[in-house]
Amino acid sequence: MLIRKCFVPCDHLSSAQSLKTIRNSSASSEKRRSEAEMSGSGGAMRAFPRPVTFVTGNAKKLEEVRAILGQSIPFQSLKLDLPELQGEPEEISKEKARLAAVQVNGPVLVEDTCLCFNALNGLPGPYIKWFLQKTGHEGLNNLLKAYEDKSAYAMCIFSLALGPEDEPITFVGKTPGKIVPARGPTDFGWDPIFEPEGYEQTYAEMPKEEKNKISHRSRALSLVKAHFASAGYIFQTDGSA
Ligand SMILES: O=c1[nH]c(=O)c2ncn([C@@H]3O[C@H](COP(=O)(O)OP(=O)(O)OP(=O)(O)O)[C@@H](O)[C@H]3O)c2[nH]1
Ligand SMILES: [Mg+2]
Repeated sequence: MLIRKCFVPCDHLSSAQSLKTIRNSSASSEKRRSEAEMSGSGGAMRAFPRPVTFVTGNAKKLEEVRAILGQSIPFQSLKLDLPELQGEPEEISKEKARLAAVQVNGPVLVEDTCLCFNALNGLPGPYIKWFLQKTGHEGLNNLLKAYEDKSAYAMCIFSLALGPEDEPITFVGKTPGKIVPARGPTDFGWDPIFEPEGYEQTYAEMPKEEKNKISHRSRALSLVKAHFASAGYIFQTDGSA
């Protein structure tokens, strides 16, 4: 399959608006620190003729989002390979939501995942997809060979655009951990080389339900759920969503 790459220079991305930011850095008991935040325009109650569309080209993401959300938010999914943008993670995610909202012409949810090495000031970050494809698990470990600090964090940013004209709202979830030589099944990205803090297993070695309890994705989605619960959006569904 041809991988669509479209690099948009950072200055083509709209600059961040100074919007309300809510941080939810709930340090949990077992050293499983997470940091999550939500920023964007507040949601006045709105009604939509169809459910929100989660746009992704990644089947494993969709699987996890389905498992984590259950029936809590009515959504439909659309497999679209959106351009891989360049810039700061939150801006990339917002721009992706804008592009998706134009294509769908309705409310969309998109997601961007970063794997950030502390020794490299957050890189590969949003470029993890290309690093993984080009260097594999071993190459990613090698990137940290020169450093004692193997700590990293997985970060997931959901952006919700209620329509093509709406400023996207972002929801950020982080899970701290460290980079280790690959262990466990290799069916999802960099899961085999990420060992979350407080665990002796990599994401890949954990039962899916365990990963979904503590993952960057579930932490971001808990903010998405809280937003939907408080915003009171009304989505018409035909029951198939
Ligand atoms: O081991 C993993 N555990 C995860 O929990 C996870 N979530 C995403 N990824 C990978 O990290 C890159 C992100 O790039 P990404 O956010 O642009 O995703 P994508 O292009 O695959 O899908 P999308 O952009 O169409 O939604 C891609 O290589 C994804 O496969 C993960 N790997
Ligand atoms: Mg992508």
